[in-house]
Amino acid sequence: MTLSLAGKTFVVMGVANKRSIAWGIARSLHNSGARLIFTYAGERLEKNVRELADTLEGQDAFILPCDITKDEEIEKCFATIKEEVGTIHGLAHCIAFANKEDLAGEFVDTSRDGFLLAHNISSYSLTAVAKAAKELMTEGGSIVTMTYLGGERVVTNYNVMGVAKASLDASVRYLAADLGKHGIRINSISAGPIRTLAAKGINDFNSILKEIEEKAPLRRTTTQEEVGDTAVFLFSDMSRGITGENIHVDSGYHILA
Ligand SMILES: CCCCCCc1ccc(Oc2ccc(Oc3cccc(O)n3)cc2)c(O)c1
Repeated sequence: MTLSLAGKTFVVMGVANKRSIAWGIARSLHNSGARLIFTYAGERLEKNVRELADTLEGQDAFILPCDITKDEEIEKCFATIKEEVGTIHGLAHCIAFANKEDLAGEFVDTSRDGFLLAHNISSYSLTAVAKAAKELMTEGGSIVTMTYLGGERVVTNYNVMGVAKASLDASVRYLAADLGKHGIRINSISAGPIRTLAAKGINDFNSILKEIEEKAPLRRTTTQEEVGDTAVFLFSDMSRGITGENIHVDSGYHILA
C-alpha cells in the first residue's frame, strides 16, 4: 500500500485562485502522480484555473464549467468527463457559499432564502455530485469534502454556514452508508481557518487567526499544503478502512474548550 496515485484520475471542484484549499489539494494530488480534472463555477474563473493548471509539470489537466446549483449542469459535466476519461477514482468537493449578511449578526435573523441558498450550495451539492460521480467510479473511489468546526459547535459569525456544515457532515455519513457497497468511500476534512477568497466573507477573520496562533496546540494556523496532504491520504489506499469520517486538520484547535 502506498500514497502513490499514479494512473488515477481525480475531479477537483472549487479552485478559484492560488490560495484556494482546492488548489492545495490539486497540488498534492499532482505530486502524488494523479491525473486531474478541474471544474469551476462562473466563466470568469476559467482563466485562473487554466493558468494554475499550466504550472503543474507534466499534467494534462481537463478543465470544464459546472454550476452545481443546476442538476442538468451536473449531468452534462459528468457526461463530458465520462467521454473524456471514462473512469475516475475520486473527487474533491470544495464548494460552499452563504450570503454575506448571513455571516454576521445573529443566526436567529437568517432569512428563509439565505438559509436555503447556503444549504443548496454548501450541503446539497455534495449529494448531487456524489450521485453523478458514482456512475464514473467503476473501479471504486474516494470522495473528500471540506467542513469546519462551526458545524459542530457555535463559532461567532459563522451562523448559517455552521448549520449548513452540520447538514454536510450528516450527509457524509448517510452517503458513506449508501456508497460503501459500490467500493466508494466518502470523508471530510475539517480545516482550520485559512486566508482564502471565501474567508473574505467572514467578519473579524483576523482575530480568529490570532487566537489560533496563540492557543492552538501546534501554535500555528493551517496551510493549504497540509490539507492537500491529508486529502491524498484519504484518496489513497492508506485510508482504505476509513469512510464516513471527519479528520480535523486544524493544529489541534478543536480539542480546546
Ligand atoms: C467565523 C468563522 C471563522 C473561521 C471560518 C473558516 C472558514 C473560512 C471559509 C469558509 O468557506 C466559506 C465559503 C463561502 C462563504 O460564503 C461567502 C464567502 C465570501 C463572500 C460571500 O458573500 N459569502 C463563507 C465561508 C469556511 O466554511 C470556513
